[in-house]
Amino acid sequence: MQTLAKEYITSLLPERPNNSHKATFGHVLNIAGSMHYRGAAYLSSLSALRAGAGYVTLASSPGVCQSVSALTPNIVMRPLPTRPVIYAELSPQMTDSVSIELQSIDTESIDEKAVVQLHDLLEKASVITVGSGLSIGQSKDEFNASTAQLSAMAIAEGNHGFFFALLSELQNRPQSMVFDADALNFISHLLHHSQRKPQTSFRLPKNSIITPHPKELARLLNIDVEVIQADRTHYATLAAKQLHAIVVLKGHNSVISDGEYAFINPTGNNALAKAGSGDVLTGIIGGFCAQGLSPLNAACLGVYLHGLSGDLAAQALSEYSVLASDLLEYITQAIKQIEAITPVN
Ligand SMILES: NC(=O)C1=CN([C@@H]2O[C@H](COP(=O)(O)OP(=O)(O)OC[C@H]3O[C@@H](n4cnc5c(N)ncnc54)[C@H](O)[C@@H]3O)[C@@H](O)[C@H]2O)[C@@H](O)CC1
Ligand SMILES: Nc1ncnc2c1ncn2[C@@H]1O[C@H](COP(=O)(O)OP(=O)(O)O)[C@@H](O)[C@H]1O
Repeated sequence: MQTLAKEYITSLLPERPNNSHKATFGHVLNIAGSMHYRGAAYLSSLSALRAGAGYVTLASSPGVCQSVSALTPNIVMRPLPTRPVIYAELSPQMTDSVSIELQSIDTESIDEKAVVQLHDLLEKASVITVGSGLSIGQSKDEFNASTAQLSAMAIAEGNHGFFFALLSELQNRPQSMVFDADALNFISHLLHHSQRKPQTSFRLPKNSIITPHPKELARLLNIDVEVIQADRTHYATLAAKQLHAIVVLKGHNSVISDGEYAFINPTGNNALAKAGSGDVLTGIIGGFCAQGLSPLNAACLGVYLHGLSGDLAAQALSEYSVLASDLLEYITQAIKQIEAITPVN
């Protein structure tokens, strides 16, 4: 177990050759956001650009893409088809009969067939980040409903079907991938509750990074969050071994493990305990993967800089007042501070 030192972190910063163009610094495909979590798509996409990626495409529902493009011109949009939900409403008619009224509503759940429309982007992306705010709802597995209960079912299913199709599509791809938030909850469901697939055959793509907070890791390992918190290094390492991925166990002194080594992050403070700061971390790590860092190096550099951004933001704004969106500005300051340090050889 080793604490990340700033001289080591400096040595990880990707080079920025003058003879370069946007493709030199990589393309992040960010699959994120849903009806209620538009901010997560904004934060994760913009932070990848702030970390130095040359190009970010956000793939999400048309509503999310529209909201994010209204806030920033910097992100390229790939709106995906949604699945209109037909639901049945029971209405008593006359005295002794019941009629079923069919209604269609748009919950902005992405159609599972949308994966086909992502093929070109999946081919050309340098890194794929998945899950920030991509609400999963519940799985159809959990329901045993009659036709009359379809209403609740259809809405609750969220992006489950899309996730399932996406994960199969990602399985054999060589790029680095970052799985966060609801992508992790979906994987936990597949591992421990789903009837769709036996848990033994499940494997993450080979260059995966997962960024669980303790509760998400508890869901992934199917153990209590208190158990994880009592020995964070052990459980981050165990998860990395079991899932064959780089694990970032978030929280005060985040732990990064590849299953063999574990690194402890010294930066960050309670200002980061605010909704959306994890989405910023996903984007930063994705941005460094796009610039060619290995998943382990991108995770170490990303976690350190994310924490340092929080420290610099708290100095300026107080630990109380920092917003996740403020971090976007302080990523810049954090990079400048790290650049000024002489790296270890
Ligand atoms: N502006 C936005 O659009 C935001 C979207 N977000 C997205 O919202 C989705 C759901 O996030 P939620 O925050 O609702 O759900 P979470 O699964 O993150 O949290 C649910 C509950 O888990 C527990 N928990 C969380 N972190 C913990 C920790 N470190 N230790 C112990 N227990 C912990 C808490 O009881 C919490 O209420 C994610 O996809 C996420 O990306 C959030 O990032 C918040 C901001
Ligand atoms: N008290 C704290 N000290 C240091 N870092 C923290 C603290 N609380 C949260 N963080 C960091 O903030 C981020 C929170 O991520 P997460 O729990 O996924 O939030 P969200 O889902 O709202 O974006 C993580 O990177 C975590 O390490």
